Amino acid sequence: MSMRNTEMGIEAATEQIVAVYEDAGVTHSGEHATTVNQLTDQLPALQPRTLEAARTLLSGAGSFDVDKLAVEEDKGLPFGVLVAREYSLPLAVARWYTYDLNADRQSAVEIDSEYFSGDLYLNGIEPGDAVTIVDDTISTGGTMIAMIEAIEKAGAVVEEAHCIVEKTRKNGVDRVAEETGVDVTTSIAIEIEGNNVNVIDK
Ligand SMILES: O=P(O)(O)OC[C@H]1O[C@H](OP(=O)(O)OP(=O)(O)O)[C@H](O)[C@@H]1O
Repeated sequence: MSMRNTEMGIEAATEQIVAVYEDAGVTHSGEHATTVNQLTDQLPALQPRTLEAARTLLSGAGSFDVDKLAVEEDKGLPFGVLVAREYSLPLAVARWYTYDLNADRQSAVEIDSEYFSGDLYLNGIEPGDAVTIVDDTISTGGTMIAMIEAIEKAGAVVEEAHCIVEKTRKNGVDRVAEETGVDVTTSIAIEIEGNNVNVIDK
């Protein structure tokens, strides 16, 4: 049976996401250990209460007084969609592949993140746009730096950047601030230790 959502406060939203990470699994592949959970991997299936918690935390993180919202595929995209709907903002998406149709208008940059290295292609940002970036997670900060570079390369300005979760070991928030001058907000901090996910008090 489906039920319509009601508003959730920041505290309840934080508790919901913390509970997700306390239940999260950890998977190891090669040199990497990563958490697998309902928020970022839909495993188990993303529950409406978690989606609403994510929306609450992201949309409460800034003013969103900008021209456009930008998000990188694919884990941040469901949350970007909700925030774009909430603030009635056009949504630009950065992808790992190019569309030949408007290659002259896309902004291509190199990306080096915790799990992916290659190129990132951003469409839909025009010179002069004021932009807010949203994503699910920040770890090394590589994705956020690539997003900021792509937006600036398109002649636009990054006003705000918000992630729901920060993986603290790689100090991504500090790295982004040092390399770009953009302060990324986060609502929950986690650390992966062995087969556990530890939630850290912020
Ligand atoms: O700070 P970073 O080291 O860049 O890590 C953060 C990125 O990692 C996750 O994406 P992932 O690579 O797992 O997949 P996605 O890009 O498809 O969402 C997450 O969605 C961020 O985009």
